[in-house]
Amino acid sequence: MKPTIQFNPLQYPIYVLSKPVGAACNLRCAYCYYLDKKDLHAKQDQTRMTDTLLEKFISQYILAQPGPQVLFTWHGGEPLLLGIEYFQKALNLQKKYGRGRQIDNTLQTNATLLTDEWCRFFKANNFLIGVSLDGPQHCHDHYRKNAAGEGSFSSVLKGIELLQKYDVDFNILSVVNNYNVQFPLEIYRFFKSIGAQFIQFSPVVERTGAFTQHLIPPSETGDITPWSVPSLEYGKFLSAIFDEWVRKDVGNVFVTTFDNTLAGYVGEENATCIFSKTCGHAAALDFNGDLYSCDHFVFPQYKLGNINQSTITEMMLSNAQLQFGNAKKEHLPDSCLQCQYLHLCHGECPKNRIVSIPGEKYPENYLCDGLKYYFNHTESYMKYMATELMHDRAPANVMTLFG
Ligand SMILES: C[S@@+](CC[C@H](N)C(=O)[O-])C[C@H]1O[C@@H](n2cnc3c(N)ncnc32)[C@H](O)[C@@H]1O
Ligand code: SF4
Ligand code: SF4
Ligand code: SF4
Repeated sequence: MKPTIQFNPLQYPIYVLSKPVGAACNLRCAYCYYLDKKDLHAKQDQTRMTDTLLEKFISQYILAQPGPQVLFTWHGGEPLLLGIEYFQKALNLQKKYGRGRQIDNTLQTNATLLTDEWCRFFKANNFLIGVSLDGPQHCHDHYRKNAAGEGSFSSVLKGIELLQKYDVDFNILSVVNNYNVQFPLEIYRFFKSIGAQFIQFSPVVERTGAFTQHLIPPSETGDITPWSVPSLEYGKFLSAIFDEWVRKDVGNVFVTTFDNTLAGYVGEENATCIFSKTCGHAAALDFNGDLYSCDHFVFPQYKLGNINQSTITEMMLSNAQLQFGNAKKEHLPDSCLQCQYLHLCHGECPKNRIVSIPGEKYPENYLCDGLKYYFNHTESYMKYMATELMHDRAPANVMTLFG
């Protein structure tokens, strides 16, 4: 009998996205899935992880790692609101509890608050910075505004220039929504023009409940927000960028989705959760010590516990988290089980499985039409690159096909 593949947390490092600033932010991006989360703590107006809790988190997190490497990811809300001293404190604690392990830090930011001082600090401490940027000005400012309704584009670009001035490593995280999805090549060429080499696209798929403006978990019924990306358009967006990338940029520009698809063709375990068979090894830690199954499942019913009462290891190895991780594989609708791209897609992210079909036990993925379009569009070139890789040759050889 073929063994079934189950999520085994011991195969992965335990990974926690930490949000010591909670949902606090200087911007008000219309599509943000995290701003809502301030209402989980309606009675608290200060959302900042205390020094005691920070120490508890850092010591527990280092202890939870099975190997010698530890990756801290600082997220939010906007983590730069905490100030440099806060992160200096975190680095001191990492040294105190690290006991010779290799500790790396990444930080995800809207980049509007970057200064010379921040960049010197990041360079000196080898941080990798994720910058949120949705394209050129008209794309970015469409949804990424401050509370006064002003776009954030020019301050983000100043932030990127500072990162470059101090030679800080950065990548781009770009949300794909109903507006910027119309401009794939303009966006891709813009990213290249500012020297971005590592680009991740993140599609917006969110719903609000019938009686609330708040975002709801996939298990509930609600209306798709107007800023969510239409499924097929998302597939066309990725495909248009792929067409330029495969002709000109393989080996120079790295687009996470393309890397993931290629990994699927060569049979590698996917590094990105959304395209792997199971998930559940990346949890989210709120400022008050509450740990949730995933950053996109910060809802009361997905709370695993609190680091004041249980350890990160206990919570990540709990039945609740194992079931969460395995559900990605066990709750696939028939359409996925019969799909020729299952080995590349694995039903994508459970957060997006929200389309109920009469007679189907499990809902289908909202992005499915777009994903199928993209997998079909890229198939022949991906197979060519996979063959090159399997013969120890460079996938970039694919560009010779175009003369
Ligand atoms: C919640 S933010 C926190 C970090 C920081 N404030 C920033 O904007 O980079 C993390 C990432 O999620 C992205 N994001 C926000 N809302 C999203 C949504 N509804 N769907 C997909 N990505 C989203 C943001 O653009 C950002 O890249
Ligand atoms: S900057 Fe980040 S946390 Fe703030 S509103 Fe925008 S996406 Fe959300
Ligand atoms: S629910 Fe989605 S984002 Fe969360 S861990 Fe699973 S695949 Fe990743
Ligand atoms: S492309 Fe669609 S049907 Fe195929 S595995 Fe992905 S979500 Fe399922």
